[in-house]
Amino acid sequence: MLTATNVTKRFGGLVAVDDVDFSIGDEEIVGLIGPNGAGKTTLFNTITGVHAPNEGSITFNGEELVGKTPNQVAQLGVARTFQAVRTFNESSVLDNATVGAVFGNDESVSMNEATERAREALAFVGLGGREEAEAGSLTIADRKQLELAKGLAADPDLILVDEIGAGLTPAEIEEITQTLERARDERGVSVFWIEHIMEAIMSVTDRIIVLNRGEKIADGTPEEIRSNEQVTQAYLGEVES
Ligand SMILES: Nc1ncnc2c1ncn2[C@@H]1O[C@H](COP(=O)(O)OP(=O)(O)OP(=O)(O)O)[C@@H](O)[C@H]1O
Repeated sequence: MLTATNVTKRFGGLVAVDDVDFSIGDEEIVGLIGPNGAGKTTLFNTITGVHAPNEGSITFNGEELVGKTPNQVAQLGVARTFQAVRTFNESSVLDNATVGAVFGNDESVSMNEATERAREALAFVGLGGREEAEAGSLTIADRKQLELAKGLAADPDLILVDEIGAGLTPAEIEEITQTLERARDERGVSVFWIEHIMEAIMSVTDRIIVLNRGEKIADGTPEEIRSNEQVTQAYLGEVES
């Protein structure tokens, strides 16, 4: 579904993403981990058209994403949630989710259809019945579910999820994890998930990719990653520095 080949992104002299190759298959949940500053968010930005990579190619269902705008990438079926929750707090829950449905679909989607998709996505994440509430009145955990609903309302093939577990209780993280798992199982969505909370990511991913200082240092099952010495060293280095 998504194939990245030799992707490099530099900021001046800093190589934030260094010659990275990876792929994400249909209906796969793939984790993206690595110490602070490893290049994870930058890699998401190269996929979603925020930054053009200096080198490399990223194809999605056979189409080249490099050179496309964030809007075009979204319309091809790649949704995204952000580390900092980006809900419009004074708008209703339904309006927030509808924005996702409109932004992520081609222009032929009518307002009525977008609203219907938004309602359906809200019900899917457990926010059915809260459509008219102000988004700002929701708990942080519910606002994160709303972020997922916004993404899912676009009916994507792939959703990129950036540190959705931060600031949540273990029970809330478990609920978010279940939403992601159900998105894969019931909607056929692939998930590419940046997360620092290891327990969450180890419990649900099919595969984990590890970045360190821009380079991919491992790509394997949670068990393989857990016992990978290079990965342990990268995290120990972070603790020491
Ligand atoms: N727009 C930018 N301009 C210059 N440098 C940047 C820019 N964005 C990121 N960087 C640098 O690129 C490197 C990788 O940053 P990035 O945010 O991708 O890491 P990360 O793995 O997502 O980190 P974290 O886990 O802390 O969010 C860092 O050294 C960062 O300072």
